[in-house]
Amino acid sequence: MLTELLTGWITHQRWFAGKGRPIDELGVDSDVELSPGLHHLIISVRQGGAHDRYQLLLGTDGDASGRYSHARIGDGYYDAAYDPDLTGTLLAGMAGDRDLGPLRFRHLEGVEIDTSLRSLVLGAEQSNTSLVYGETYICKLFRRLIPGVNPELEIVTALARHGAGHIAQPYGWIETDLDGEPTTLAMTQEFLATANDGWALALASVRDLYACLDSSASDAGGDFSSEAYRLGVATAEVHRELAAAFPTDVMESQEVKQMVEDHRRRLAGVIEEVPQLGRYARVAEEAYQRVADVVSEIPVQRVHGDYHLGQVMRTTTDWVVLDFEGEPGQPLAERRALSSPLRDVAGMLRSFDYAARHLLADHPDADELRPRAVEWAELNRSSFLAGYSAGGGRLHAEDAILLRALELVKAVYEVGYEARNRPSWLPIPMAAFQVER
Ligand SMILES: Nc1ncnc2c1ncn2[C@@H]1O[C@H](COP(=O)(O)OP(=O)(O)O)[C@@H](O)[C@H]1O
Ligand SMILES: O=P(O)(O)O[C@H]1O[C@H](CO)[C@@H](O[C@H]2O[C@H](CO)[C@@H](O)[C@H](O)[C@H]2O)[C@H](O)[C@H]1O
Repeated sequence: MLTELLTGWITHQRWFAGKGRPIDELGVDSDVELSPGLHHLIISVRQGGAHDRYQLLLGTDGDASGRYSHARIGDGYYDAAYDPDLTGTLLAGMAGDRDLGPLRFRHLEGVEIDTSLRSLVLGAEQSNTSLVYGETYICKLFRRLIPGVNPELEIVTALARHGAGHIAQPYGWIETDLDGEPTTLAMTQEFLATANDGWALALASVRDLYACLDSSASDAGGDFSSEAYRLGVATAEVHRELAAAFPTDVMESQEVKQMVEDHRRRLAGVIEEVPQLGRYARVAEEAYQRVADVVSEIPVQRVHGDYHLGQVMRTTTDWVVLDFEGEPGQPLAERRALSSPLRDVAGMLRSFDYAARHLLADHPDADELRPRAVEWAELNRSSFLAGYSAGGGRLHAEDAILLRALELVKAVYEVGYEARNRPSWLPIPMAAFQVER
């Protein structure tokens, strides 16, 4: 039976959020035939008290060709995201603004979609599945479904309508109603075929830095600072465009204090999960308290929310920002809430620290390398800030207090993230509490 096959298969999928917990019940909530041999399924998975929904493109003629053994579910069923003979239906649906049962396929006004392109699944992702069509489009299938419009779609379409730069052009999306709310199932954007992601570029520079250890060169590392500066400028421009496309507000003193309380609570939560963070709690608490004491109001707006070097790509001409989805794991309302753009600035500053330190953990020459790593991070952090300011980003003297606190807020989040996902990387965010700033 299909539900039994899916129960065995889903637990092995990278994007399945309930790994390690037994599945009490798996049911098919919706089954829409998109084209012969291709069904769109929404699956409900119940584990303990948790109820999650996922979407799946189900190929039903797998045994006929035998070509999809790597995507096999069983009994001729397979994950049709891997079948380029079938996925053209998604592009055609968006191009034609089709309605298929409860599914709505839509495209952005004024764009043309080439429906002849064939897809390949992109290998790199954790939580979604992306299909790259030719070298032209990337269609991101959101696997775990959260009722509501995906913030990435909401932001990128609004920015595109404002003619904003630094984004990958959106083309279309697929949606349905879940719990009575229009809910994004997939979105298609321009694929930046020749771009490199910021994390890979920064690491190449850091590797040069480490290679310098044997040489007498004093100018440690490949120079990334002009890129960091340009990224700062681009970030300020994206913030300005977000402020123009969405409402803005000012957080008053009472709300600032409330925000500080929320951060304290999150800190306590992460300490429960990762007790060794407790040793540094005072550092974070003092930084948070200074905000409560000194900062009387904070301009707020829509922001990226999970900004780091892996979310930006360098094309031949400029930096492009991806994945405006906010912090994974947070409820949608929180991910869409207005906050200080300095939150993104803090995220990117942390990311320079990550890039500089990520090879130190098991390195035999870590002690010798550490000062160079710190120097690399400091140079790029200050270049990024200089670019942000030159690009019109607000960085007044008193903002330093908020920025310092927001960096530690991010580091606290990272401690929880690394403890859960990459325990060997835990020393990286831990180091953030040992640096005087
Ligand atoms: N528009 C795009 N053009 C080229 N590559 C992209 C594009 N969007 C995403 N990617 C690639 O896919 C990777 C993961 O994308 P992302 O949206 O961050 O997925 P996830 O949230 O699952 O990590 C990125 O680091 C980038 O390498
Ligand atoms: O890109 P995602 O939305 O999946 O973000 C999550 O994973 C990131 C790890 O890939 C994590 O980022 C942390 O590691 C990065 C290096 O791999 C580093 O550049 C970031 O500064 C650091 O926060 C991100 O926090 C998490 O939400």
